[in-house]
Order: sequence, then C-alpha cells, then structure tokens
Amino acid sequence: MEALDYHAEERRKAEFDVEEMKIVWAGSRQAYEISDRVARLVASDPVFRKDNRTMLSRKDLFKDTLRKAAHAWKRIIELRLSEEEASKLRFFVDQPVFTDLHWGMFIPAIKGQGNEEQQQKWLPMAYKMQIIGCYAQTELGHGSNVQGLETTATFDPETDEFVIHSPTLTSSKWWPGGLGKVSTHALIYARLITDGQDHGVHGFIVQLRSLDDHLPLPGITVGDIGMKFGSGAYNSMDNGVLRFDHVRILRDQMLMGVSQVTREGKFMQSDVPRQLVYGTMVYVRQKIVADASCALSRAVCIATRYSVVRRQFGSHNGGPETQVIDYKTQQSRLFPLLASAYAFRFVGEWLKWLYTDVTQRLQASDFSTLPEVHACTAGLKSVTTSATADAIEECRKLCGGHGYLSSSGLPELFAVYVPACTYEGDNVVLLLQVARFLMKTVSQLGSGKKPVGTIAYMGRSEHLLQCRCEVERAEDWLKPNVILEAFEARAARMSVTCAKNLNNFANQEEGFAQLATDLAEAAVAHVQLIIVSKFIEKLQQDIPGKGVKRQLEILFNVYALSLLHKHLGDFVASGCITPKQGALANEQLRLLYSQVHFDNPSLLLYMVLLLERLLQSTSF
Ligand SMILES: CCCCCCCC/C=C\CCCCC/C=C/C(=O)SCCNC(=O)CCNC(=O)[C@H](O)C(C)(C)COP(=O)(O)OP(=O)(O)OC[C@H]1O[C@@H](n2cnc3c(N)ncnc32)[C@H](O)[C@@H]1OP(=O)(O)O
Ligand SMILES: Cc1cc2nc3c(=O)[nH]c(=O)nc-3n(C[C@H](O)[C@H](O)[C@H](O)COP(=O)(O)OP(=O)(O)OC[C@H]3O[C@@H](n4cnc5c(N)ncnc54)[C@H](O)[C@@H]3O)c2cc1C
Repeated sequence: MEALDYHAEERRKAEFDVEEMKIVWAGSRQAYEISDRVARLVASDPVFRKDNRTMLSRKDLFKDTLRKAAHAWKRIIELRLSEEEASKLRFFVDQPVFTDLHWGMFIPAIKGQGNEEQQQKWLPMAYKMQIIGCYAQTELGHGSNVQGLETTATFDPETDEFVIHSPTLTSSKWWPGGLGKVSTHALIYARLITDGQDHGVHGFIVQLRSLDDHLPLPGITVGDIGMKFGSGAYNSMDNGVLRFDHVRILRDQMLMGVSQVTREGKFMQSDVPRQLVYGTMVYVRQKIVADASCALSRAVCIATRYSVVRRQFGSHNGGPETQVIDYKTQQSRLFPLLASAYAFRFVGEWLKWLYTDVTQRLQASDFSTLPEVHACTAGLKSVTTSATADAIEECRKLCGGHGYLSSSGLPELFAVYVPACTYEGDNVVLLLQVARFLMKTVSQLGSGKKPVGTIAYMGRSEHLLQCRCEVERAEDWLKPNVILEAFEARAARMSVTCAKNLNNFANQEEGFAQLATDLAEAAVAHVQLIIVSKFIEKLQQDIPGKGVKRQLEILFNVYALSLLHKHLGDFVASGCITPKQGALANEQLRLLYSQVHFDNPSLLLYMVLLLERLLQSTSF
C-alpha cells in the first residue's frame, strides 16, 4: 500500500476526532484556520519554494531571501493580512531573514523601552519598513555578559548629543542579524556615560546607512561576518559586524522608557527595575519556546513518515518486511519526541499568557512577577531548545541513511535550529539564572514570604523532602497527581540540597562557581516540573472531540515517564522513588508505546498530515 493510501486509510480509522485535535494543536479554531490558510498560501506560491536553497551559493541564497522577503511584504499588503497572519506568513517562509529581527526585536524594543514620544517618532516608520532595524547588543568580546559590553555612549552637554564609540576591537558589535547588508538603523546597547560616570548598559537608536543610497554613514564601519554552520541554513541571514568612530546622535535617541538623561546631562533612573532594559530578550525567549514545538513537530513528522513507510527485516515466507515503527527501540526513541512536541506546545501557550500578564502588570508599575517571568522564560527557552536540537538529530538517526540526505529536510532543519541553544542567551548561562532564582527562593523559606506561582511547591518542601511515591503497580504511574508529586519532590530536593551545600563555602559567589553543575541540574528539574504541570493543567481543561483528551493523556504519560526514565538517577538519588518504582515506570512506558503505536496510528499520522502542510515545500 502506498504511503499516502496508508495515511488515508489510517485517517479513516482514527480513534479520535482529527479535526478537533488540529484545533488543540493550533491553540484555537481561529489560530488553526489562519495557520491553514497561510500555509496553503505559502505552499502554493512558487516564489516561496525552499527545495533549492541548499544548492545556492551564499550570494544567490541571500538574493533569494531578499526576493522572498519583498514578495512576502507585497503579499501582506495586497491581501491586507493581519499582524497574526503576517507573522504566520513570515514563519512559513521559514528562512532566517532580516525581517525576523526588525519585527521580532527592533520594534518590540522600542515599544518596551522607548517613551511615548519615541514610540510615536520611530514606530510608524518601522511599521511601514521605511527604516529597517536590527538588535545590536552582542559584541566580539561579550555576549552572555551584557554588563561587560564595551561600546560607549558618552553624553556631550555642549551639543546635547551622545557620542557612540567602539573603543576596542572586542567592542565591535558582532552577530546582529540583518546588520551585515540590510538594516538602516540599529538598536545599540552601550555603556551610558555622563559627566565621567558609567551608568551601565542602555539602548540607543542609531542610523547606520543612508536612506538615499544605503551606504554606511560617516564613522560607521559595517559588514557581514561570513558563512555559518551548514550550507543553506542561517546563511540566508546577514549577521554582521559594526564599529563606531565617534558617531554623534541626538539625546532623544537614547531609549528613555527605563531611564533618562536630562538636557543638563543628569542621569535619572526611573522607579522601574533596571532589568527592563533586558525586556526584549525576555519577549523573544517566550516566543522561542513556542517555536521549539514547531521545529520539533516538523522533525517528528518526517521521522514518523519514514518509520511508518520504511520496512526492514522480518519477512516471513516472502511476505512484507517489518515496518521499522514496530521496533521497540524505534518507538522508545520516537514517541517521547512526539509527546514532547505537544508538551512544548502547551507550556508555550501558558508562557505567552505569563508574558502578557507581566506586560500588563508593568504598565501598572507592578513588578512583583518579573523575577518569576525571567526565570520561566530563561529556563523554558534553555530546556526546550536543548531538547529540540537533540531531538532533530535523533530524528535524523531514526531515518537511517535517508535522514542524512538534504532532501529529507532534516539536515537543514537541524542547521537552522541549533543556534537557538545559543542566541537569546546561552542555555547554560540561562539555567544558572534559574538556579539563582531557586536559591533565592529556598533562602527565603521560613521568612514568612510564601512562594507562589511556578515555585509554589517550594512552600511544601517539608512534605516533599520526606514523601514517598505511592506506586506499587505499573498502572499507578498513570495518575497525574502521582507523577506531579514525584517531579515536585525531585525538584525541591535538588534545590534544597544545593542550598545546603552552598553553605559549605566562604561566600555565595564561590559556592555558586563550585556548584554550578549541580545548580544547573536543579534548574532543569524545576523547569521540567513546570512543563509537566502545565501539561496536566491543559488536560484539566475542557477538550472537545471524540477521543482527543484520551490521546493527550497518553502523550502526557509518555512525556512524563520518558523524562522520569531518562533522569531516573535524580529521582532515586534524591530518594523520591525507589529503584523498583523506577522499573515499574519503565514497564508502564513500554505499555504506553504499544498503545501510541497500535491504538493510535492516526495520532502519529495526524501529526504527519497536519505538519505535512507545514512541510509542503520541503522536498522530502
Ligand atoms: C527575533 C524573532 C522573534 C520571533 C521568535 C520566533 C522564533 C525564533 C526564530 C528565529 C529568530 C532568531 C532570532 C535570533 C536573534 C538573536 C538575538 C540575540 O541573541 S540578542 C542577544 C541575546 N543575549 C543574551 O541573551 C545575553 C544573556 N545575558 C543576560 O541576559 C544577562 O547578562 C544575565 C546573564 C541575565 C546577567 O545579567 P546581569 O549581570 O545584569 O544580572 P545578574 O547580576 O545576573 O542579576 C541581577 C538581577 O537581575 C535579574 N535579572 C537578570 N536578567 C533579568 C531579566 N531579563 N529580567 C528580569 N530580571 C533579570 C537577576 O535575576 C538578578 O535578580 P536578583 O537575583 O538580584 O533578584
Ligand atoms: C545565529 C545567531 C544569531 C544571533 N543574532 C544576534 C542578534 O541579532 N543580536 C545580538 O545582539 N546577538 C545575536 N547573537 C549573539 C548571541 O546572543 C550570543 O552568541 C550569545 O549571547 C552567547 O554569547 P557569546 O557568543 O559571546 O558566548 P559567551 O557568552 O562568550 O559564552 C561562550 C561559552 O562560555 C560559556 N559560559 C559563558 N559564561 C558562563 C558562565 N557564567 N558560566 C558557565 N558557562 C559560561 C557558555 O556556556 C558558552 O558555551 C546571535 C548568535 C547566533 C549564533
């Protein structure tokens, strides 16, 4: 039976309402309809073809990218697409391009850190793309350590200007997307200096190129940093290098929403946390989490198609060979990735709500949830991108030799995706930020300040430090409350153990440095608990459609128990579960794999069919 006939056959046998499952995956009926409409628009437009991009030279690839970006903009205007539809169209074009940074960072930074006048001045031009911006924070010498940035912005009271300068080679701006060829403006992060005093890093809008002939302006040295990982991949993006030689800008080109410099040169730190200067990174990190579920689902789609169609060994009396998806090893590698795609989808939906909530609170000068939002966006960005990058490589390996062919779509997907583990914050550095938040919470236990939100379980640490999982049979692991308590106990015990061990050092900084690896692992445990708990919360919602909720419950158990199996050492070492209970979890996982496979092939194939539309123009 041909693959597509097989798919059609399986769809007819669906154990659940496939149409309703599409709505769950998309987040809402409206979101699904927009996705479906825009995906068809992109897939049917030959200008947006992607199957040739790995064969193009860097120069032709870049020209192809500009052509697509211009065509996308033209279609957005012609079809009067909404902001959501336009964002979807850029997403489905699926080629890193300067507009990612113009729309994804330059504009949000002005909205988040500029004052009212600055928003009114710059946003209309940016929305019409009369100016094209990039986000120029990272330097050759500093990326993770933002407070180590060296570019200076020195206020000149004589002329009411800032002088932007690159004092050292390592202060050269390095990496900003869109900088190398396209951007006319940049949001520069530089050390604000007034009257000889250094006030730390702030944002400044600087014009780089002429709006007439696009040539660099006086004092500006700018260019592309060259080829990156892979052939096509991120080479469609003009990541650039930028140096300033005493470039003068007006005082009102410093973003003044967080702090100000008066005409007299007086630095004014408004009563908002200085970390709001980092707000754009927080915004993008929460978007990256949703993006992880998309990238992961594409890889799972390809590997599932392959696993369902590919046959190898096992022929009896000349009959067909065995489908590789029947092999337990194939199932134990593939199904947790399918489940992870749904888990990241749901935690991404929740994170989008958390970010929207903090944005509204900030407008009312309520900064109470800022630390948690930082910890959640940093932690979830780190954990979901690391897992997704590993998963795409695993999907390549699941497809044998064919997974290594460009035409499989996997090598390109991997090459485009993996920098997500670095950009918007190196994943290890971000985990250490989560650890800092955890240690601060543990240190405040007993102070009367009740932990809330995603860290509320720490308020029950006395119980969690001594509880025993009530698991005597494999099926006991199918109870969400049993799984949740196991993950809470593991996270609480790892954090409390780190906090106790920190006390063995002369000071917190020394302890943090020596225990960094343990702290990063405790951060992962905390973040995985968040993902598990948000999946449970999703299952507690009203989920329409025959059999849909049942499928999601199976995927939840696959996700949680495969994580427990992978990190069994943590769970047993921290005393949360016994080795026997760990063995029962693994036994239950095996039973679940057979369910996912035999009772629900349409779930896999549904993912294939829905995501196939996303892959329409991928050549595989
Ligand atoms: C753009 C596209 C949009 C759509 C996305 C779709 C999917 C993506 C697909 C394609 C797009 C690709 C885009 C790639 C573009 C890439 C861009 C970049 O990479 S931009 C540069 C990113 N750089 C970083 O992330 C730097 C990481 N480093 C930092 O953030 C900071 O240096 C730090 C590590 C946090 C340390 O900062 P600092 O030294 O100032 O602080 P600390 O001393 O550690 O902590 C002091 C207290 O401040 C709190 N804190 C720190 N950060 C924040 C924050 N962001 N928000 C709130 N609070 C914060 C910290 O917790 C400490 O608090 P206390 O412990 O003192 O209470
Ligand atoms: C494809 C791509 C696009 C990018 N786009 C942009 C952009 O548009 N704008 C922009 O401003 N930047 C951009 N960046 C830069 C990106 O933000 C930085 O690369 C990132 O912040 C990491 O900084 P770094 O490269 O200087 O590495 P470092 O910060 O020097 O880190 C190097 C290594 O040291 C480790 N390390 C560092 N500090 C610690 C610590 N305290 N504890 C333990 N380990 C540590 C890290 O884990 C890392 O492995 C982009 C990067 C890439 C790859």
